[in-house]
Amino acid sequence: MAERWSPGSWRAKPIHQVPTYPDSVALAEVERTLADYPPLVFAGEARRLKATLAQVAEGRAFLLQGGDCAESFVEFRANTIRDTFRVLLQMAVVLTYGAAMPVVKVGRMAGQFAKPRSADTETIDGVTLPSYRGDNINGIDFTPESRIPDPQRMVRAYNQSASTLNLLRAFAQGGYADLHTVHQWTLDCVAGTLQAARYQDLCTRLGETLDFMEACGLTSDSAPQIRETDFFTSHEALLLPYEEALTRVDSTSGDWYDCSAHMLWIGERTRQIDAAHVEFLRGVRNPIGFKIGPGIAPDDLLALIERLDPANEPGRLTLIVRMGAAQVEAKLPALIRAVQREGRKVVWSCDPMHANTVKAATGFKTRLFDSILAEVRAFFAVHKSEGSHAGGVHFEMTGQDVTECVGGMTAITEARLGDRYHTHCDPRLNATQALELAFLIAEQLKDDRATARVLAHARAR
Ligand SMILES: O=C[C@H](O)[C@H](O)COP(=O)(O)O
Ligand SMILES: C=C(OP(=O)(O)O)C(=O)O
Ligand SMILES: [Mn+2]
Repeated sequence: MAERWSPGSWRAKPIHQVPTYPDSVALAEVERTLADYPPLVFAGEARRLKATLAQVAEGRAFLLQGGDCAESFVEFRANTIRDTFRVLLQMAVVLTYGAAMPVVKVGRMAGQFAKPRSADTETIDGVTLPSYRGDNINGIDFTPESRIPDPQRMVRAYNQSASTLNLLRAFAQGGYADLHTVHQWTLDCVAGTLQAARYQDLCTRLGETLDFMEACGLTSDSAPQIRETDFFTSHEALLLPYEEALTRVDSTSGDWYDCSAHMLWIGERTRQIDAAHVEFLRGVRNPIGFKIGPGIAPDDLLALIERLDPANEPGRLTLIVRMGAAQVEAKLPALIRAVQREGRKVVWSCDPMHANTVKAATGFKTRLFDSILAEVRAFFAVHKSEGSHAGGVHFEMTGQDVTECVGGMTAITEARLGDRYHTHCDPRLNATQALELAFLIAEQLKDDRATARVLAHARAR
């Protein structure tokens, strides 16, 4: 029989990648404060996302998940939120056209603060300090004071998440996302690029379709799908004192939900089956995910799936694959086969960022656009040959005109990385690079549709 779960049962398990707070009394006080604060999302919304992800698991929809590697306190501005939201909307339009299926939009936003790190310490010019672990834990400044974990940061992260969500809800449902305004979503930094021209061309076609639909009686007033959109939030459930404090019983179902975001995932470094993060997420009813790197064996994957989704509920689990462009073709087929053999209903999503990180000669942590694209292509190719649905993509990206990843049409070179390198942790795609990638994936999705049509035709004869 499964062990009893409670929001705090993770505390009895081994835990990785969480800070040791020097003042446990101050920590407990913050936990109590947060436990009294209102939930950031509602259980019903998390259930709606789960139902939509179930369609992805069944091959009838596509998942687009993206946003900052690490949100930060200093970059907290309405325009930053708006711009990331706008690029995600643009990418979703492009992908919807390519896939001819609904695109589920999930931001790495409104709560994506805590970071697992490869090393516990950082050394600069002979001085060694604890690593920066995200703005809800400690500060990025390289001073001993700033690197001390401060529980009050959780309260600030909660407040920033609440404001961010408030704005996202207004954008998604207040008319900003109306499909009649798609041509206005292009950001200044993208204007003039080939991506902008391609996007405008798509907007013209979409405009014609909307005119046709209007002539048939489907308008923004009669069809809310045209006027507004669903936009969900997600983050890595790393800082468990924070996640526990926001975990509440849903009064309609009696089930527990982590109300800090609609979807939560477990990172590659914290998915040990008997450890705290798996224990915590197994008990909340949100849609959840976990990352899979090249080191996971098929049996370990199945064991994790069983632990986190014993009921095999479609939409519950998203497997976020981050193998590195060179490893996908060797490692992914066996995992897909194991999942298929056991009849597990999961969403397969591709994170082409985290295993393609390299250090530039200038010292910047970066990613090559070509490696990112190569991993996405390999992911699609493997799914195609295994007869499985390549269900989604997971990007670190921003609407800002940063120079953090190398390559793409605007050819950001290694030498230019320092121009606008603003990330608090990992390098993000900028708006132009993100849109370019969306077009390339849309072509892939269109090809897959054409192949599926030919196969269906051949079978029918
Ligand atoms: O975002 C993910 C991790 O925190 C990150 O990839 C680890 O980066 P590091 O190797 O600089 O610690
Ligand atoms: C830490 C992250 O990824 P991973 O766990 O895959 O390394 C992340 O998504 O920022
Ligand atoms: Mn990251």
